[in-house]
Amino acid sequence: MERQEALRAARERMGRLTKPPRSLGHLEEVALRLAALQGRVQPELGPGAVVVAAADHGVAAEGVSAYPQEVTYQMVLNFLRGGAAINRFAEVADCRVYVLDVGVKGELPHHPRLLGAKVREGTGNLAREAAMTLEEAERALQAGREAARRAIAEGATLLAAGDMGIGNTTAAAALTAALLGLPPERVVGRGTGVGEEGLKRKREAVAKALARLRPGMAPLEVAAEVGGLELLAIAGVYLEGYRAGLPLVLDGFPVSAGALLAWRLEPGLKENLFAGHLSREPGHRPILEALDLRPLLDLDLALGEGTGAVLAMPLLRAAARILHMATFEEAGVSDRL
Ligand SMILES: Cc1cc2ncn([C@H]3O[C@H](COP(=O)(O)O)[C@@H](O)[C@H]3O)c2cc1C
Ligand SMILES: O=C(O)c1cccnc1
Repeated sequence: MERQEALRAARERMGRLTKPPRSLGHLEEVALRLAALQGRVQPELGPGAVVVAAADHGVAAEGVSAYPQEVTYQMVLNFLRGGAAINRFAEVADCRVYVLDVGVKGELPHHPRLLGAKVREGTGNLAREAAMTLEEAERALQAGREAARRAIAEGATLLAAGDMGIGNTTAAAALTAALLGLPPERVVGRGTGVGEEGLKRKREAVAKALARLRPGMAPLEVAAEVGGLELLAIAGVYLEGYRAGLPLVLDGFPVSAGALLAWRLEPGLKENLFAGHLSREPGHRPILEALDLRPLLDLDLALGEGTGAVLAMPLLRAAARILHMATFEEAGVSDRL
């Protein structure tokens, strides 16, 4: 069924379901969007997948994170062993976890769920130099696309990206500020929990990166300048998911910054996006506003890894089930007076 036709028919069915009008609130809008996306009045959602893209950041040398850089590598091992928050949440959300190395410092062991596509061992320090070359940016984007293709081939019907990279809330802030034309103060937050001094260093690092940008730069050139490699890969995951026509679930700040880039590269992609949650990071809200998205959850999360996206997957499935409810006529329930 064609999209507009499915949307019209789903709206009409929504009006006949055994519930007062609009009583399922925002979930009704989600249900209708899913119907339109799938071109069917009764949308079906099965297993999900999250591609957790990992890479290191040269800007970590500026003291912009509360944790040391090695945590990126160590957390990748934790993902592979199944001990991280994303693993625990994925278990209860019928979601597969794929880990994608696009730029982690150090050699990682072979593992069936680790997709190795290291472009370089961490970015350049965005406060002083370009994070990467345009060619490296393209390779990171491509790695994300390939990871998404694998997840879809293995049965994903709902797709999310996750992020891991110490220092990446600084890179995400620079990318968001550049793409939305916002000052550093609006988009820089505490990340893993830096203090006042750390916050100041983050703002300065972002301001220095922004000062190198020239008017008229293409979105991919901007992303190469400020990084990071996993943000490019995340953009690739969403671009490929869009190509396959899947519903795409956003996580928090770094993931949404990657999705913002994907949207700039492919404006139609907005139609497939669902905001899993609203992060505590201040830069997240302006991204969701620019994309005109309302978050499904607002739980004061500030972790990343794809956790907020995966938590929202059961809600998206529930929304799809709304259109499988009985109508007043089918159930023999009396309609509104
Ligand atoms: C143990 C641990 C697990 C994490 N999982 C995700 N992040 C999150 O925190 C990092 C970004 O914050 P910042 O810019 O302040 O470094 C990213 O790696 C992100 O995914 C973690 C951070 C830590 C410490
Ligand atoms: O919003 C997020 O996803 C987030 C916030 C802090 C650190 N890492 C990720």
